[in-house]
Amino acid sequence: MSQLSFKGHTVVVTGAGGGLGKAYSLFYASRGANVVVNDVSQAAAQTVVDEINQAGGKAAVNTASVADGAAVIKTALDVFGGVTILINNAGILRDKGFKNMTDQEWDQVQLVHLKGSFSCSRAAWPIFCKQGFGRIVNTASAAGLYGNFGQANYSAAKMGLIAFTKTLAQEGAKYGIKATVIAPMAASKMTETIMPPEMLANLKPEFVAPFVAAVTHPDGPEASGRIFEVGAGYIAEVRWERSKGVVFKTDVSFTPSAVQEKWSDVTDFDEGVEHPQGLPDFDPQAILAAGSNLSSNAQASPEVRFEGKTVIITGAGAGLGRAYAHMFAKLGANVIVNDLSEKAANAVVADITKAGGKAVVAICSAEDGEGIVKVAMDTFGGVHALVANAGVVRPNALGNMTDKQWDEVMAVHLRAAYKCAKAVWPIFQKQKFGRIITTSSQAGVYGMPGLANYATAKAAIVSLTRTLAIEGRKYNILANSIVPSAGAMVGLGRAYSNVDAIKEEYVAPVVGFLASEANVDTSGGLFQIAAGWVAQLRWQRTGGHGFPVNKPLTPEAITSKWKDITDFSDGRATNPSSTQEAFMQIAENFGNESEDSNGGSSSPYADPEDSELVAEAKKTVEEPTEYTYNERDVILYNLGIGATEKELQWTFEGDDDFAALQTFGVIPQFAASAGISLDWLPNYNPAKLLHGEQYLAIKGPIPTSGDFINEARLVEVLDKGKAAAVTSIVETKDKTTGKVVFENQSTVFIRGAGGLGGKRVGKDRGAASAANTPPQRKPDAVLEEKTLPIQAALYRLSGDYNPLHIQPEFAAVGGFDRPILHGLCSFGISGKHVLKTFGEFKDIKVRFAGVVYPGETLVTEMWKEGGKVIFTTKVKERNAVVLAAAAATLVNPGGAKAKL
Ligand SMILES: CCCCCCC[C@@H](O)CC(=O)SCCNC(=O)CCNC(=O)[C@H](O)C(C)(C)COP(=O)(O)OP(=O)(O)OC[C@H]1O[C@@H](n2cnc3c(N)ncnc32)[C@H](O)[C@@H]1OP(=O)(O)O
Repeated sequence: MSQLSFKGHTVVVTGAGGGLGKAYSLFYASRGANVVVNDVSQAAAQTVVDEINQAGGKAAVNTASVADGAAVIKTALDVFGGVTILINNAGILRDKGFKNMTDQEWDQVQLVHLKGSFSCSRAAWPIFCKQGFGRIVNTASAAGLYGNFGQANYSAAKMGLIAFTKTLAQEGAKYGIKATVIAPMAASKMTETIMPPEMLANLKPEFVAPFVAAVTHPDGPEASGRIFEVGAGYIAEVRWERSKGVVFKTDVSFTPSAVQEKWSDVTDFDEGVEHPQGLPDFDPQAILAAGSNLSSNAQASPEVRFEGKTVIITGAGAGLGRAYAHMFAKLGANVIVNDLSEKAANAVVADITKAGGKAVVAICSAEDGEGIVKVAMDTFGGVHALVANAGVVRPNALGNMTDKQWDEVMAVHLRAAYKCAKAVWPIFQKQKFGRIITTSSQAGVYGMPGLANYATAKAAIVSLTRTLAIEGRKYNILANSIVPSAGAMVGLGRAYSNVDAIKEEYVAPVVGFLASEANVDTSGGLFQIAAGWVAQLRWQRTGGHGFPVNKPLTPEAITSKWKDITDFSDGRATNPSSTQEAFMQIAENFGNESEDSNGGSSSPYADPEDSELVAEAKKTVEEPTEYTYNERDVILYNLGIGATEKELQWTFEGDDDFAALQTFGVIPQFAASAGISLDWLPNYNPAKLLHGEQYLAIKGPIPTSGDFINEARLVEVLDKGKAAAVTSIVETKDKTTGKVVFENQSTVFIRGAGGLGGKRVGKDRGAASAANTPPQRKPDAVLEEKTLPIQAALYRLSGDYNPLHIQPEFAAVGGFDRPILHGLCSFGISGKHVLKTFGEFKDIKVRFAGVVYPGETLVTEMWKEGGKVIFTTKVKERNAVVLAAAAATLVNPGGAKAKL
């Protein structure tokens, strides 16, 4: 594929003063984007902007806090007049064991990662909607996916961003907005404190930036709403995997003991798995019906009971919380009924007491973890289980969501779960026993339009819980999250036709088991529960692709390996369950120097004289690409090289002799040849690239429409001192017959990219590299043709959209005072002159010796030498040679008009 350009795009990168953000900024700028470099450090941001400006790019500093997204986006609008891409990258670490984590450390991390990503996205959103295009990349982390010791705050925030992204992807789909979330592993200020230097050396941010570029480009691979792990040249996609689970009969025998009895089946992923993508993801009616056909549930023995145990339930005045309270009390527990509503909580306690149970209210916000625990300690002298259930819903479309709506939902769901867990933690640690159950949601798993705040909080809770499970294990503190479906859950029941099937009572027994002593080792799990059905969710990761670490990674290489990156069905997928496990596969790519980006290890054009860099680059085998064309494309090409309305055989599809001019043979392969990445060249600048030489062999008749396949490879890279000359070969085959129709060899001359080492003079490639010298006599024939000022604008429509030929600013960067004509256009015009004079040829080769400006007159001087026509093309107005060392081999040397 051709190189992805970001010309005309404005990219806002937060936290761009160093690490990943800096790498993103530099990369986007190198591909033509305007970049807003946001960082709270003015000095760091300015350094990045200076670096971009010095390289000829465009960038502006912004030092606003990401929590004030409007101020961040404003710079893009003020300086560049818009924004098309937002990379939410800013982040901080406040690592601490959960026991010692301060509220400030918790809040600061949530503010920067969650509120920051929300605020910046919301500010960009209306602009994206209006223009019908927008890309957002949010930054999660392996710690977010799997939880991580000492990072309860960070893990929670990072996991929150996964559901946030999924929500944006769903809300944005109808506006052309796409959102992707990455879990990058890269050396940065954040990681340098936690990883040894030799490890960091493998984790260059430059291995992440091309991925972000690929998925944000309008022509990039489809990645919206999807999760990717990216680091050290390794890239893989991650998705949810769900066990088949167990269906229980929802009668009185559906108890925590019944759940215990079947628990090993719930967590069994060997009996078939599913990969739910979104709502509705199950049929409650069918589950209920299946359960009703079962005989009563078998009970584990001894029965799961809670005598002497105190259970805190937040938000227990109604719905799920109330159902839990009743169940726990019935099974002998002391219950703390927390709710903001005194009336509701009192009613629950009254009912429990009336039934002979023990319960007491704790009327306060669920955020007052200490207050709730105090009630438990004062009343019952202890606490053994926490069910964090309190929640509110504040729905709104992202663009309209207020800070208040965001903050309230974060506070009641996420901060409250943190605060309650924090309050019970020292007690649990001391008594070496504790059970924590937190409440996630399908919104947290899939994201949910109109509920960005809720989905984010519900996902964040999962990873907070996973980290608690990791840190708590040695104290026998087990922590799990549930994804309950219950009718009373505002806003969620609507996804299902019959809310009666998803009663709160059908969730409670699972919570009971998880909170009990009978649960001896289930921790860090995520369980989906509805209508008497319980299943476990875990991550599944593709085998992914490991790119070589000894050469720069490009978006084009990533796109070419998209299938490997995203294929869950090729037998290589795994189920990492911890940050360490996830990291191991990434670490396996450390030192991957032998494999090329396509898995091959040798090139048919390998040359012992090649420098290491070139040898490595040559190993790349580009994916075959297709080219389909029709008569219209043929006419457009013929017009592009000067065919006229009088030459009907070239411009009217109804003409009996309608045909493509022979040099059309360079068109089907153009994208394949121009798409070979040159990013690995030192000092590569696309604006400094000129077409140097072209060889075309025509090996079969040229149809006026067709389906072709191109296979492209790098042949030769020469160090010309100040410049590099890079030659590629492309074989173009007829898709149906598999026969080679064209062979092209193209040399590009990249000024300023020399000094890369290796050879200066290339190998003899026969006619493709021949330095054809005209004989010392007057030409046998001369044809003259004035190009049109519009020539380049017309020719580009055949597929070479290089701005060098149309955009004055780009041409200026290339060193020209106005756009120049495509080399292949002059090539086509001279080829036409040869054809008109001597008939068809089977091959043609030229060197582009000087530039042509659209509107200039081309004079082709031709000498017939045996079966060859040697020719030189000059610009009449400047008497400058523009095509030199040129020749065509005639099909029929004896006479004109020969046919292949
Ligand atoms: C199908 C796939 C297509 C790929 C994408 C193409 C994208 C297109 O959109 C791009 C274009 O169409 S650009 C327009 C067409 N090209 C031009 O106009 C270039 C014209 N040529 C020049 O300006 C100079 O010859 C110039 C600048 C090329 C060289 O000039 P100098 O630097 O003065 O070179 P010089 O000192 O004479 O020689 C240095 C060494 O380089 C070799 N060399 C010279 N011209 C070459 C050329 N055109 N191609 C390849 N090699 C070339 C010389 O042999 C010399 O080598 P050495 O020192 O080893 O002997």
